[in-house]
Amino acid sequence: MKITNVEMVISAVKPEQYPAGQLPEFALAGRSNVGKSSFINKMINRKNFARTSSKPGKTQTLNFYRINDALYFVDVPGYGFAKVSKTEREAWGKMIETYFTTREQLKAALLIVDLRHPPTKDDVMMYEFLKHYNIPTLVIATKADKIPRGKWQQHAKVAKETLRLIPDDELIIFSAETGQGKDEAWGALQKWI
Ligand SMILES: Nc1nc2c(ncn2[C@@H]2O[C@H](COP(=O)(O)OP(=O)(O)OP(=O)(O)O)[C@@H](O)[C@H]2O)c(=O)[nH]1
Ligand SMILES: [Mg+2]
Repeated sequence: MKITNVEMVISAVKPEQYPAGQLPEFALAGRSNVGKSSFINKMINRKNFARTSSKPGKTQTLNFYRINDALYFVDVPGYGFAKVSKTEREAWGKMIETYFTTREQLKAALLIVDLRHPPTKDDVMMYEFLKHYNIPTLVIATKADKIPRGKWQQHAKVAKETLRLIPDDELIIFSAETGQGKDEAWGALQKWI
């Protein structure tokens, strides 16, 4: 996809703030610091458009990025960040649950996992949550640049097995560093755009 226009439309915490209109939406999900915002930046060829950080917990709200007036990427705060209070975790849960379970424009979730390690318990729970609500899911196994290419397929297999990936869902090996998997990811999104 040739990117001609990207716009940060709104940081939302509740449905009244979600953007109007019927453009398809793709929401990121994944552990804090796994590379969700970096995934968006690579997909749209921008360095730090979606703000990233080496410290977890950077993204705090639902950030709607409109791409080419054709779709939205919705950046979502990560889970599994130890340094948040119970109250904050509950607020996060409500915000995520409301968005994922009620948003009609949501076409698919992009579940970002770390290719280097098997998916965590939280990753498995997130995938089960998405499947419970029948939300089509594209798994992006990122940070591929951090392990040798020869290990990619074995790690991808472990990720699929750990998540118990259903045949309808695809897993793409990705790197926000090298751009590995970017064309494949755009290809996979085409069926909803
Ligand atoms: N080597 C490498 N580093 C990556 C990759 N993707 C992300 N990173 C690094 O991982 C760190 C976290 O990236 P973010 O994109 O901010 O992660 P996030 O999932 O948005 O984090 P939160 O907003 O805190 O939930 C940053 O230091 C990135 O540079 C990748 O594919 N390869
Ligand atoms: Mg982020």
